[in-house]
Amino acid sequence: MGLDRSEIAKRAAAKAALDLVRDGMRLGLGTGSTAKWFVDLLGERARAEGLDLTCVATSLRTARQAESAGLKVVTLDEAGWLDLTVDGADEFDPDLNLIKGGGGALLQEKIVATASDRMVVIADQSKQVEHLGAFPLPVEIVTFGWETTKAIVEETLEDMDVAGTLTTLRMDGDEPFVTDCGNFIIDCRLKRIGDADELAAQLNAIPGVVETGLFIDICDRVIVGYEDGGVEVLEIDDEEEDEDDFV
Ligand SMILES: O=C(CO)[C@H](O)[C@H](O)COP(=O)(O)O
Repeated sequence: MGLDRSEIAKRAAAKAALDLVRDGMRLGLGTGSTAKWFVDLLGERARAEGLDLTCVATSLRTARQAESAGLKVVTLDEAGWLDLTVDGADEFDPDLNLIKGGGGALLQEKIVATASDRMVVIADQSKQVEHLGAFPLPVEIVTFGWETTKAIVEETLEDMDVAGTLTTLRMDGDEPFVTDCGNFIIDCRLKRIGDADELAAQLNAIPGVVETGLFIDICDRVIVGYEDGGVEVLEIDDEEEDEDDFV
């Protein structure tokens, strides 16, 4: 059976990201349906070309998938620092700021992306937005006192005039969804996010909040996949950026 159109777009973006991989690299592997394509294609290429790659996964799910694809998976502490992380996103704006965490892996995704020379996002066109905020913002919180933390998050959103309709605890069937790090996630339906930096700072300052799904100034490049199999590469013009860093 052929791929549906959105899978064609995701696969196209993942395949284009593969061109950035070189023998000997230490790679961060994202989580989600688009990152899954990258891991599969990476495994195939590593096998075909006998590449020596060291991978750090952003979730248990991805670690299992990468191992089944024959890739060497180590912990971030074993790898130390990464050359490149390739991950998906729920939204990206013209400044390549992101909302991530729809798949529940935002904390490890942010740690891994931050420990990388480069973070490249692969996404289909539906993730491209003018302003972040249509996708509910995931906020990872510790389980202790979670209802109190959720209430303070809601107050903070009200104070910043970004509160939308609902803030909900993410569920997994009848139970709260628990992240790989043992935390809960609340999904915040917001009005349009104006100052993403300030919002992230205010939320991160709340005791009990571990991390938000706002990825500000972390992503270096977005590869957008289209349903006809084409791709577009988006980058921020940055004179400080060394053009030779990317191939
Ligand atoms: O942030 C993520 C997981 O925590 C994913 O990258 C994001 O949800 C996009 O997933 P998909 O590629 O399935 O649309």
